[in-house]
Amino acid sequence: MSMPPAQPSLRWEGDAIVALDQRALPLDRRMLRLATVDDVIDAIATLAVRGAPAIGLAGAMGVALSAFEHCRPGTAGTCAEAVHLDAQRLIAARPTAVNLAWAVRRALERVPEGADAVLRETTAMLQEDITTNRTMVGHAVDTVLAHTPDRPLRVLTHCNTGRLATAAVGTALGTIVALAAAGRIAEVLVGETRPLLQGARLTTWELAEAGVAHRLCVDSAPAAAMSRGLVDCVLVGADRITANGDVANKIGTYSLAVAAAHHRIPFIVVAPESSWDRSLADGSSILIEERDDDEVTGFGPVKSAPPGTRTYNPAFDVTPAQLITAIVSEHGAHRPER
Ligand SMILES: CSC[C@H]1O[C@H](OP(=O)(O)O)[C@H](O)[C@@H]1O
Repeated sequence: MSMPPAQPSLRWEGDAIVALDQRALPLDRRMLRLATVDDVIDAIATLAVRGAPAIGLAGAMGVALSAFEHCRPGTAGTCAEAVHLDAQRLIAARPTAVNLAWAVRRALERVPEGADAVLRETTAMLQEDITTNRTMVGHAVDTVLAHTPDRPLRVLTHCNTGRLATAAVGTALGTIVALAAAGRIAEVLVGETRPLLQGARLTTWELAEAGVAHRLCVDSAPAAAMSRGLVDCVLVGADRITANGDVANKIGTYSLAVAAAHHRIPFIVVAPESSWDRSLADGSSILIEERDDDEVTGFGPVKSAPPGTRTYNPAFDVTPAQLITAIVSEHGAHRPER
């Protein structure tokens, strides 16, 4: 399968990280230069850099920034402790996606060999993400085609799981782009993904860039679309997958899975092995990130609720394994025990 050339959403340049500021899309393509660990923490916490694999890569590069700052000749006694303290702050930036902790810990393993070794490890991780995503997308295309009618498909997706959320290829959205390249997409229905609008702002931007037919819908529309036969398959990503196949993903994913089960529509999760956390037996142990009220009470300068309105704003929810048709990684399709 021919895939478009990889366009990394973040890279190391000189002595800093350069990343696309996803808060500014789609209206403005603004690059950020992240030169300190605090810059990286802020970029991850504010979703300037977002998406489970992408925040993992940013966190790992943050470890490299820390190592270059703290591990110089004559600092052997303090280097490791200082970098480990920075690493814990990086991991704490967003608690739900396991990729962040996994990638930071992998970068930490190279600290004893020096800052350049840490940087080389982050470069290897970025290339691995591209390679594993391409392999995973191939498996996901096969899985979708095995569960859907033999015609161009109407696919529903949620949040953003494309090249912006990873090193360059994407997971669920990477699969959709590959299906479209094979002539197997009739239309993509994109949930806006309140409150930060990753679907409305980012997935539409990526689909337009790839020339894939799509329509945007409000988050409360998908069940109606399913009831009217407008959805052949639901494709989403994941932030953390537990040993039994429960999946933490963007808030709203669980309700899509319930509606898909009711309408007997395939619900397929596409996520790399680095999104699995087999130390957790099931999804009840996943720490769900709660975010600020002001994300819900307005968008940017526009306020939509009275000042002081309190909110319920979890960034993720957990979809039980029994609602999931398949979970696809670079190792192939995993069908959770029903
Ligand atoms: C391949 S990205 C996985 C995951 O990350 C997104 O969350 P966020 O935009 O808050 O970083 C969303 O849950 C995606 O499905």
